[in-house]
Amino acid sequence: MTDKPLAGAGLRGQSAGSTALCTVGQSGSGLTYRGYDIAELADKARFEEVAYLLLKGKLPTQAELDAYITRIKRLRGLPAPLKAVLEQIPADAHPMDVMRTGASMLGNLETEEHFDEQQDAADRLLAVLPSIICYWYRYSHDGVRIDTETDDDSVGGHFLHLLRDEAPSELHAQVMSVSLILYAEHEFNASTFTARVCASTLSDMHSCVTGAIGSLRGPLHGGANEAAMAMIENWTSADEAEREILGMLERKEKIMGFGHAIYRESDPRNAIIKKWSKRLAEDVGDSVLYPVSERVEAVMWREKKLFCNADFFHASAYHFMGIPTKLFTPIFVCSRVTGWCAHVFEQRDNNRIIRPSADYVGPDARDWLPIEQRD
Ligand SMILES: CC(=O)SCCNC(=O)CCNC(=O)[C@H](O)C(C)(C)COP(=O)(O)OP(=O)(O)OC[C@H]1O[C@@H](n2cnc3c(N)ncnc32)[C@H](O)[C@@H]1OP(=O)(O)O
Ligand SMILES: O=C([O-])CC(=O)C(=O)O
Repeated sequence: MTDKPLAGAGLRGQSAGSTALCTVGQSGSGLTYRGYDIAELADKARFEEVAYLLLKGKLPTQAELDAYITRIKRLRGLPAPLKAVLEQIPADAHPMDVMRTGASMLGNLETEEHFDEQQDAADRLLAVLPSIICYWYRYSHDGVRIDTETDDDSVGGHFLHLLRDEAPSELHAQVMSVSLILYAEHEFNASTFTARVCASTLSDMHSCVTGAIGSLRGPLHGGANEAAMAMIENWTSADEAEREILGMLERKEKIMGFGHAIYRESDPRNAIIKKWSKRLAEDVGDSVLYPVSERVEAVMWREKKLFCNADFFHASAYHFMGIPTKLFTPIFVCSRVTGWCAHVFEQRDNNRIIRPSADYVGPDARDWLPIEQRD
């Protein structure tokens, strides 16, 4: 990787505000949520605890966690007009567009009228986003109208249950929980910044989240997990992967799932999801995709000093769990909604409209030309 200074284009290296939610690229392993190291959270917490930490400001007691899980479970149902909208969306739509439309439609039906409803709006979104994507997916792909009110205690288990019509194995539920923890929050990334800009106009929660979904969709951000899968699934051996990657680098193509705007040496989430991807590879008896992924990682470091970000080994991990590639980025939404909403709360707590300046590079002042004199 080139040693570009962190300044200039893309607002890189410029502070755009303050946050008490997360540090990226600082102490410990390089990522903390409200002071807790990501490695410890991924190892010891369940996703619902992390959601509580982000949204309510502290780790829950057992009683608080139990009550929170019960609350989330009760909020999984879809209103009939939202189901009717989801049923209109074709099977070949991009699932991130479905998420965006789902969040937006919910805002029409359950509008956040006052900011004192913000915690309720966030809890509802956290509970219902997996229902939205799975209801659409199962209706458009399998022709079934699923009941989205499962009894699963976890958000990840609920998602897998809706997708497959059966409760997931303990291993899959655990990997989903870890994955959702890793994706939950990441300071002023593009989608969170989108949410904060929207919040700074004193807009409603659903508008902030709808905008954030649009930003997460792109392949330079959340869409990279799907793009990485689309790349590695083409290769049948580690040697083939190496040849292809070298060709892509030669042609100056971007390798999705590598590099980061803030981290310089490594993304602390990678080692964690990589470990789970390996475990899943053993579980399914894979002898291709995991070795291919490992080789790509080695070649990228050897050739470019570029490292895997959070997205790269998520691709193989999700694939080993049988999750369709096009649902990878929507899972990211189901997690990051916690970070987005927590940032909206923080923005509202100490708000000033976000309105930077621009360096003008257009023409100097000039005379108006009547329409008949223009070429
Ligand atoms: C959860 C997440 O959202 S993590 C990010 C997911 N996105 C991806 O995986 C997409 C692939 N990666 C990228 O496009 C970039 O690394 C980004 C968008 C993540 C960060 O972009 P930047 O901050 O502009 O990257 P950075 O300044 O470190 O780039 C340095 C150089 O490395 C190159 N580079 C960076 N990432 C890659 C990559 N994945 N493949 C090939 N070259 C790369 C850049 O082209 C740049 O070269 P240049 O100076 O000749 O233009
Ligand atoms: O921080 C970023 O720019 C992107 C990222 O890793 C994330 O949002 O998780």
